Amino acid sequence: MTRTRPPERAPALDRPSTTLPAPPGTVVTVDAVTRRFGDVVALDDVSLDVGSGELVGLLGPNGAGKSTLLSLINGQRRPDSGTVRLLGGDPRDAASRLGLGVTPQETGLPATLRVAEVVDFVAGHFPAPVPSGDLLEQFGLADLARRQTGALSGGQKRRLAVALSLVGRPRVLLLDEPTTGLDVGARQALWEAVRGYHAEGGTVLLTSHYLEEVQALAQRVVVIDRGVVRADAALDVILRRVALRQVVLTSATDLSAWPGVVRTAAGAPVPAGSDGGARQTLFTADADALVRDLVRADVDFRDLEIRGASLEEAFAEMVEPSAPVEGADR
Ligand SMILES: Nc1ncnc2c1ncn2[C@@H]1O[C@H](COP(=O)(O)OP(=O)(O)OP(=O)(O)O)[C@@H](O)[C@H]1O
Repeated sequence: MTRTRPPERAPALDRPSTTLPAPPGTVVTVDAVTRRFGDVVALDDVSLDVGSGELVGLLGPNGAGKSTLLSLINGQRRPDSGTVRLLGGDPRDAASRLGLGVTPQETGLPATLRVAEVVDFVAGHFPAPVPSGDLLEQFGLADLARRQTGALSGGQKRRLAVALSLVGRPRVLLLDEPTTGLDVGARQALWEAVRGYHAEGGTVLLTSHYLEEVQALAQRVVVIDRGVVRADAALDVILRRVALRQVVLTSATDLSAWPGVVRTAAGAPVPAGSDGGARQTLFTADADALVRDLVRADVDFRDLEIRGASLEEAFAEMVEPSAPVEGADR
């Protein structure tokens, strides 16, 4: 099982998780949770703590278990085994959810209610809501306050859905693919809103298919795949840990199996170019050593470039079937 903790705490790999009290400052605790849907194991013995003020990106391919995890944290579903705590309580108690803001993947807005009416309706459930005018202004929806939500564009609906998650001044925000379908400008505006919320001390757990979104926002990245936490680390640690560099060069020699080359970009044999050379992208943990080695071996190459790996490449490495599970390694 993978037991992971917020960054400020020491790893706790070897302690039985069921006996661990939630560390101080923890706002979300997921402890040894398994959740099945029939034969599908959506989450398999997952443990994860989120500390107050963290901004955590949850990454994983389709069907990895991300939404299921959020649905357990927001009290929509119960785990089959294990426990989930939200702000020190059971997420299925309404009192625990008073400090929670949620933007689900799909939002069913009441089509005949006006934008401001929906905001007021949701605000009515919280003791000290953000004034609706301020919220609509912040999300660029002020001009649409009187429009029925059924007449909003997809992007406007998405903005409203995220705005609604903030109306109750939550301590914890769960965002399930918050910017799907948004254009670049709207996405940037939403990122600003999330950053602003976080800068004021809010805790965010967000899933995203946009790796650049996680890279832009998250301080900590949890990679989940087939119901298992594959890695959990600070963003820069994830990037450094995978630490694959791309050595891009043109050579007539197929270097895909050269010592130190983890894989090539396409993972396919190198086609020969008309001049006998082919452009090759070689992934390696140590670009300097690889290049030195090629020079020593008198391999003929030209147009050398060395690039860092993106989060996307790091992610692909981590969810490969043979990838080791890396927990609590921050
Ligand atoms: N209500 C359900 N009934 C049956 N199977 C379900 C249900 N909800 C989720 N699953 C299954 O559980 C697994 C995890 O699904 P989940 O929606 O949590 O993945 P995800 O990581 O959020 O995927 P995506 O990125 O595509 O949204 C998938 O195999 C999914 O088909």
